[in-house]
Amino acid sequence: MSLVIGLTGSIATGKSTVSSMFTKLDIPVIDADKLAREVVEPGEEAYERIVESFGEKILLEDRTIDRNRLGEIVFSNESKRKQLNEIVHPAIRKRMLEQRDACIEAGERCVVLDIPLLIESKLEHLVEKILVVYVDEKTQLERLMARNDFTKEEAMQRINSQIPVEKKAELADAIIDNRGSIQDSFEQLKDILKEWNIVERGL
Ligand SMILES: CC(C)(COP(=O)(O)OP(=O)(O)OC[C@H]1O[C@@H](n2cnc3c(N)ncnc32)[C@H](O)[C@@H]1O)[C@@H](O)C(=O)NCCC(=O)NCCS
Ligand SMILES: Nc1ncnc2c1ncn2[C@@H]1O[C@H](COP(=O)(O)OP(=O)(O)OP(=O)(O)O)[C@@H](O)[C@H]1O
Repeated sequence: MSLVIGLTGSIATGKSTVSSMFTKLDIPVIDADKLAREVVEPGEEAYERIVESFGEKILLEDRTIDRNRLGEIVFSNESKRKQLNEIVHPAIRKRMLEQRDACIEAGERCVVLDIPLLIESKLEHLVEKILVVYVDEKTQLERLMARNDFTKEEAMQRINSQIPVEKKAELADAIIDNRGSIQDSFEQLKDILKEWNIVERGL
């Protein structure tokens, strides 16, 4: 039997950082952000619908989607964000479930679904354990501004478009406190996986 873990948190709390630790432990990760990029490639149904809804102004010269432009639109307007979510989320979910089921069939002892909006989109039923990567809002803001070169306002718009990570932590089966070093978070992850009998105690 495979254990299906939902890895979540809020923007820039460290999901990708923890996701790469699972990879290091040879545990497969299905990355919703990566699938979100695949399903909007030219030729895909979601791509056509985005161009219809948002217009050609969100395209780059090579006709791929200008993610910065689309991001500016949807993170400053909730109804536009909902419109985009309604187009993209079903396609992401379909691919994610296909990949999850393939991992289960292949007999993996564990598979991770890395889903930033696991709680917002009420997808808890897709996973057996919820693992939340937590930092306080000040650290989240600093790391987001540094990583994306955002102004404070741009970063706060994105943070405010999600449920606060404190609230998500209340729903978690386990929490990684990622305010410390990356090595410290890795130790926390290994302890959690030992507790869930996914990695051996000696590791
Ligand atoms: C708006 C888009 C074009 C911006 O692209 P960009 O390359 O700048 O950001 P990226 O996709 O890497 O997302 C970065 C982070 O933003 C947050 N985020 C992305 N989309 C959303 C959303 N609709 N609502 C709230 N937060 C979001 C997540 O924490 C994500 O990890 C893109 O995020 C998108 O297509 N979003 C809709 C799909 C979606 O919901 N993806 C996230 C979960 S599957
Ligand atoms: N423990 C840490 N110490 C210092 N910096 C960190 C730590 N963990 C992550 N970071 C940095 O913080 C930023 C956000 O981390 P990461 O990209 O993993 O977040 P995320 O939750 O996956 O973000 P998103 O929701 O946008 O996908 C990155 O620049 C990363 O290198």
